[in-house]
Amino acid sequence: MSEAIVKVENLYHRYTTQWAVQDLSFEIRNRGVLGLLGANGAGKSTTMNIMCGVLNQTSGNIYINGINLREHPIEAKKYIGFLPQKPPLNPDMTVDEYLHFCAHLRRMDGKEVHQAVEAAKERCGIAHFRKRLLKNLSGGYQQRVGIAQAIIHNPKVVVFDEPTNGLDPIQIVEIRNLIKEIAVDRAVIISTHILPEVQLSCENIIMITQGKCVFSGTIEEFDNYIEPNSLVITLDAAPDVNVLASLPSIKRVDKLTEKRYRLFFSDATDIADRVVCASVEGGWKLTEINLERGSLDEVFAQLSGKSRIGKKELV
Ligand SMILES: Nc1ncnc2c1ncn2[C@@H]1O[C@H](COP(=O)(O)OP(=O)(O)OP(=O)(O)O)[C@@H](O)[C@H]1O
Repeated sequence: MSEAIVKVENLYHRYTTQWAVQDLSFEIRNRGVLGLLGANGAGKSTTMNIMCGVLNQTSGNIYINGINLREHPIEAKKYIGFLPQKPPLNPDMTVDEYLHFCAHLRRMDGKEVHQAVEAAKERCGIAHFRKRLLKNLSGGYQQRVGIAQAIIHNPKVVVFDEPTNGLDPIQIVEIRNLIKEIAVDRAVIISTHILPEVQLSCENIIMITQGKCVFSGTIEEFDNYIEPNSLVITLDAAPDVNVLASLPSIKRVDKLTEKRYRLFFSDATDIADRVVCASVEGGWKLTEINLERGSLDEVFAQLSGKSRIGKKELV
């Protein structure tokens, strides 16, 4: 497995008396999108600000490309780009002026700046607005400029704090697609409190609640975290329960009523079709079939320590 580009080790942060982050540890590998998921106040921005060297942690270590961020901040920050929750845009600068300014802040070599600005503008679809004042751009395009400044120095990892917050639905889709493109050849971490956002954008998730990690894994693992996938069926001429239990990939059958069953399965591929076919062949007179699975909402509610949201019925 490749080396972690970011390593967060036993991170703690306290604001005066309140702990915002407690014993957080995770690693980010070379490419793809990692979602940092949590409710408002969970500690996402604090974690991201520390990871990007904007805030000093109370204790714990952050390594960027193997470099200890606190001990060697200038060296470590070369490898990381950051778009904070409130994009640091100067409204009275043009796109070109602002990106040149950011490139110089990143201490880029003067000879490289022009090409870097052109490449970032091209990548973020803002080249045609190069002379436009930032205050005259729409929210979606301002966000693109914020993303351009975050990638201007070609960092290995880019951190976006709630990147689609406050955008309209079309802008959200555009920014989401842009982030996915950026993640093709680098690691990206986004924070969000919106569950569908992680489903649509991320391959891996870390969920934090009150500053503590409560889940770390792939989106599929997250989606299936609470319950195995299941299917509820009603059969007017039901066979013996053992017949249902012997269907391929069925792990367990719960008899709900005389005619209603919940089938727990290990392989979701064509499961509804397979059960329908078995019913037709067996003459079981299927009158209801509902595919069920643990939704992200359920996982979120349970892991957040809130009451469970009702099971979501699909199909
Ligand atoms: N500068 C600060 N001083 C004191 N407390 C703070 C400060 N910044 C954040 N906090 C508190 O620390 C906790 C974590 O805040 P943080 O902003 O990291 O959460 P978040 O998950 O990013 O939330 P949101 O989605 O609302 O931005 C919250 O309880 C917040 O009120």
